[in-house]
Amino acid sequence: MFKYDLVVIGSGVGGSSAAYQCREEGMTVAVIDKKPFGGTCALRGCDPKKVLAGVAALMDQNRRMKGLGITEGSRIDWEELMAFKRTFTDKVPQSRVDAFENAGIDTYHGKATFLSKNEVLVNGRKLTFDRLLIATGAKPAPLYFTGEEHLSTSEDFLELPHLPKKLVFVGGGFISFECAHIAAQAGSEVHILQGNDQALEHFDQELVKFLVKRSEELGIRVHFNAAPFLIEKKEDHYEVYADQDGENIIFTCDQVFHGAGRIPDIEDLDLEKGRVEFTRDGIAVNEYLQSISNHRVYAAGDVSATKGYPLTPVAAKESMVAAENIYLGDGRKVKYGLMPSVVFTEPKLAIIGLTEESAVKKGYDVSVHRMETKNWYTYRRTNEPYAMVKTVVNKKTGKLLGVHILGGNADDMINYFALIMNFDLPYDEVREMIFAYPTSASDLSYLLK
Ligand SMILES: Cc1cc2nc3c(=O)[nH]c(=O)nc-3n(C[C@H](O)[C@H](O)[C@H](O)COP(=O)(O)OP(=O)(O)OC[C@H]3O[C@@H](n4cnc5c(N)ncnc54)[C@H](O)[C@@H]3O)c2cc1C
Ligand SMILES: NC(=O)c1ccc[n+]([C@@H]2O[C@H](COP(=O)([O-])OP(=O)(O)OC[C@H]3O[C@@H](n4cnc5c(N)ncnc54)[C@H](O)[C@@H]3O)[C@@H](O)[C@H]2O)c1
Repeated sequence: MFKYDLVVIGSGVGGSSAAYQCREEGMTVAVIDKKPFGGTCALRGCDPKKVLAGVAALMDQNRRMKGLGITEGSRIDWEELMAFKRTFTDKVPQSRVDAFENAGIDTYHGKATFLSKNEVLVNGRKLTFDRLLIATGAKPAPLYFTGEEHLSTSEDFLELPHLPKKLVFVGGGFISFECAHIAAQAGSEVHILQGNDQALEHFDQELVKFLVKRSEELGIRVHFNAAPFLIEKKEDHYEVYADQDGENIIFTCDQVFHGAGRIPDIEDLDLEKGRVEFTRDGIAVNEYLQSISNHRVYAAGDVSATKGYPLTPVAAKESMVAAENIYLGDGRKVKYGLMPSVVFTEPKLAIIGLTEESAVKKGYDVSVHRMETKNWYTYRRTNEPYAMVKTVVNKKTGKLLGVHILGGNADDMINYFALIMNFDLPYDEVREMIFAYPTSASDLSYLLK
């Protein structure tokens, strides 16, 4: 009989923090994962992606500076880059297992399924629990067209031993844009098929248009209103058939990738047996991240149906709050605040808070400050063809409702705004601060209008 105070399903950021915290509080803990330990971010998402995107950004900068002090061209050596990426990922699974075991946490490698309200099965072994945390993350959404089994995933992209010459991405969101920029900088021909007329729909659409323009200049073809309905595997290539505004278009390519959204990974869990309710957004939880139907069960990260975005820092935060509620008893709610997010293309695209459209929909009277920054010193120095900042301001209070940034340093800049907005810092005082110069932060006083 294997009995634990807490069983955690999923060893990503959503599961790990809670496992350690509860163990530190003296609970007996087990962590189960069906894939190598470490989760999406460390093994198949953010971290390996940023290694590749970082090199792609360097290539872009190098090319932009040609004739401005850089003479020699350079190129991406895919095999070498992959070997570098593996120095970040290869050791993760064993080091995570070792760290859990050293902390006194049992690990089980296998698929977990519920047997009852307080039992799960893994590798034929029954584990009984007092509390259980579901942190099983997300997986590519089914697309329901013929030949979808031929779609490769972002995980496959980040493992490609050789870069195909011609790639097609289905969907025009985070995954497709980030991977497309990496592949294009490495010399591939890339097509993105976006089902409707809006790519990266949660971002400011004017900035998205500039990003699409830049993507096209880099050789990425973005096809709008193009919905694939068939993928055929031929001897040495794939054919992707799509409907674009009522016309059939065909793409011949070496590999087709899924970038059309991810859904909570709950299918394997047999949730009915655990009396755990769920919706298409994931495990149905209350404000304490506790299942609404089984009080022993909690959920955190991409799999939980909360207002938290499916992003790493959000999963980490939910995991910590779930842990406190598990060992202290219910009582803590997640303070999400405003969650920034970034598309790691070049230029990068960042958002925090509301777009103009969503602010108006919510009934705010807004003024929008639109600053084309490409001629500012910061961006001229790096010869950026597109750089822009838009701020959406509540006319009544003068407070920022949203900030949108396109530029090589958008990832860092958006975090300054996250601090200013989440802590409601007084703009006058921020404007008067002395920032080190010349740095991106020193532009803040001009952006906080
Ligand atoms: C390509 C890509 C790039 C990304 N880039 C970024 C980024 O730059 N910044 C950012 O903030 N976010 C990024 N994300 C999102 C981020 O990776 C996720 O939000 C985060 O990893 C979610 O963590 P999690 O712990 O909820 O789930 P995961 O890390 O996915 O962990 C879930 C684990 O549960 C396991 N599991 C599932 N079902 C079972 C079962 N039945 N039994 C046992 N184990 C099971 C899985 O194997 C998995 O290891 C990216 C995602 C992808 C796919
Ligand atoms: N930098 C980051 O933070 C980062 C990077 C990658 C992934 N992620 C996370 O992973 C999640 C999933 O990423 P994603 O890029 O797969 O999804 P996404 O939701 O960002 O984009 C999916 C896109 O595919 C389109 N689409 C859906 N079905 C389609 C179809 N059949 N044909 C053509 N287009 C279709 C949608 O309209 C949408 O534009 C993101 O929501 C994000 O949370 C984050």
